[in-house]
Amino acid sequence: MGHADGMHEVGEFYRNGIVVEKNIDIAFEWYLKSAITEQNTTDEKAEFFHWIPYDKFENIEEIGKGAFSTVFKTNYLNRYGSHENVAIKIVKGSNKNKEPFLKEVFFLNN
Ligand SMILES: Nc1ncnc2c1ncn2[C@@H]1O[C@H](COP(=O)(O)OP(=O)(O)OP(=O)(O)O)[C@@H](O)[C@H]1O
Repeated sequence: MGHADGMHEVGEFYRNGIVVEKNIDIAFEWYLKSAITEQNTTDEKAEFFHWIPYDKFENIEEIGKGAFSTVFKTNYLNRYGSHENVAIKIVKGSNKNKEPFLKEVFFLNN
């Protein structure tokens, strides 16, 4: 298990209240640490959070708004050097409160 895996695992423990007391903010901090650690490795894992520098997104255009978020389309230069059209979703208030952000991430992944 690499460092990023371990950090991701600690995040899972805090999100689910396994061994430690459930704490979404601390879970988020561990997911963030794992994403930053993993960014320059070739060890990309589907279930992970990834850190993507803002300059990898070109031509960002707003395409929709919901009650809880704003959605943009962008051309993303991925770590393999290919361009992909992707959607970016900015969840309102997620700078302050991590819970809605993590809920949305796990909802979109399931
Ligand atoms: N992957 C996507 N590709 C294209 N457009 C999208 C995508 N995701 C969302 N949109 C657009 O953005 C709008 C807002 O997204 P969404 O409905 O998910 O927002 P929300 O605030 O999370 O939810 P809601 O207001 O429905 O509770 C959608 O109505 C749709 O037009």
